[in-house]
Amino acid sequence: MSEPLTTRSTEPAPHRALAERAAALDAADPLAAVRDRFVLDDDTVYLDGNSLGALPTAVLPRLTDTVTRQWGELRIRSWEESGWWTAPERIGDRIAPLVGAAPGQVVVGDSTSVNVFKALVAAVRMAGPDRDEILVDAATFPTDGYIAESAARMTGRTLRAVDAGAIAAEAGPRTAAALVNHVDYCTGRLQDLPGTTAALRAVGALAVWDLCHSAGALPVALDADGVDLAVGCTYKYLNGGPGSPAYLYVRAEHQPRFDSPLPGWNSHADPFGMAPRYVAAEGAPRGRVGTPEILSLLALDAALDAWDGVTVHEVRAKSLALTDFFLECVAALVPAGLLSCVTPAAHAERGSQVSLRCAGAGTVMRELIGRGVVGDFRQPDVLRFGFTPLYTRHSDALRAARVLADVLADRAAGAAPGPAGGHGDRPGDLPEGTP
Ligand SMILES: Cc1ncc(COP(=O)(O)O)c(C=O)c1O
Ligand SMILES: Nc1c(O)cccc1C(=O)C[C@H](N)C(=O)O
Repeated sequence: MSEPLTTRSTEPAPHRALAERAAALDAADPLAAVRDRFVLDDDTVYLDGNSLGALPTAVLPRLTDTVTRQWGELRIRSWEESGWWTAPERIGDRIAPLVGAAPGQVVVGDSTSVNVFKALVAAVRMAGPDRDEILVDAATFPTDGYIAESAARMTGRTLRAVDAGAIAAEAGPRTAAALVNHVDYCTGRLQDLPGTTAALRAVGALAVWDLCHSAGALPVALDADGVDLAVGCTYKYLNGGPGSPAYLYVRAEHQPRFDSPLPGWNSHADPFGMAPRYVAAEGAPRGRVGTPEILSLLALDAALDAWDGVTVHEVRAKSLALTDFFLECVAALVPAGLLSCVTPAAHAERGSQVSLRCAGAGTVMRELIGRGVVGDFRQPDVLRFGFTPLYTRHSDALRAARVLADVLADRAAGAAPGPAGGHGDRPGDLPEGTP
């Protein structure tokens, strides 16, 4: 059962005050009703939307129609009659406002990893043969680093890992492109996208941004900030579902020179011409490769309905309020010295998660999950709590902090571990070697 969210008369004063604050903040929340657009239960505090967003209620009926009518009855006709063929660009145009892009620059398909490859190799090709180095964010999510290394080898460039905050200073006349994470997956640090992009462009290099942990959580202004290329996943803050396809942004002015390293038939100017020679399509479709993942794409399309009438600025305001409040609750309830926060305190440097370092973090997270608070664990010692403003409440933040305080108190008292689930990614796996 869920812990009561209202004040209990037996509670110590700090708990009561925080519960009253949480109730007042939730009552004043302009996004409160948006939670009803998701399938959630009040027994669980779900703080893992930065790994897999919750299921929007609009998805199941839409998928049912897609499967039973569009696929089951219309079959092959649906490529045209149900708009399947053009879904990657159409849904890209729905994501575009969330990342500050005008229509015609975002295409949806493939995984983020594959889009990182397309974007980075295309950026290096656009930069020209005289630029022999690629920069990559030193703390990058691993897949970007692996792909950057392969892209460098394939294109005959050198790969240099640099702290994301130092890329602006390190880029020079040799730099072809830099691949940077907008928000660090582990620490939740928000990088300076406008400043880094401007510095890269000033030296003639291209900026390639990974927006996985920022799109849908905070304002992104790709067009206004001069970003060259960007990629992002749709299963986190965009709630597209497990394995939902990623997106690729290619700035309009670069599209004619975008030379995809994966020129599949779907990005051909005349796909059904079946010509032996490749001629690239114009515009965003140039980023396509093979047959679109229609079921996942249309699940994502439905998921984006959750954004109707919501601005990303409201989302950002609530995200900061939630993370501030969670940090305040943790500071008030958890004895000093047990945790340290690796997420920046400054709003300008914070994404939509709070990462806390803690001894035995993997075991602590399993215990939290067993008690109904779902975050995740990241190596080597980080408890990660993601705040999704569309459905997370201040009362959830408070309950998570209370349960965290209880778990840490039980550990300090040497209490036996209670029931445990997984650690948020692979249920049942042991997240780390320590007991
Ligand atoms: C920043 C970042 N980039 C890339 C990925 C990988 O994306 P995909 O599994 O869609 O290739 C993730 C998450 O898995 C991520 O957090
Ligand atoms: N994509 C994931 C998956 O298929 C299973 C478990 C987790 C993920 C994730 O997205 C992890 C996420 N990128 C992270 O920031 O750690």
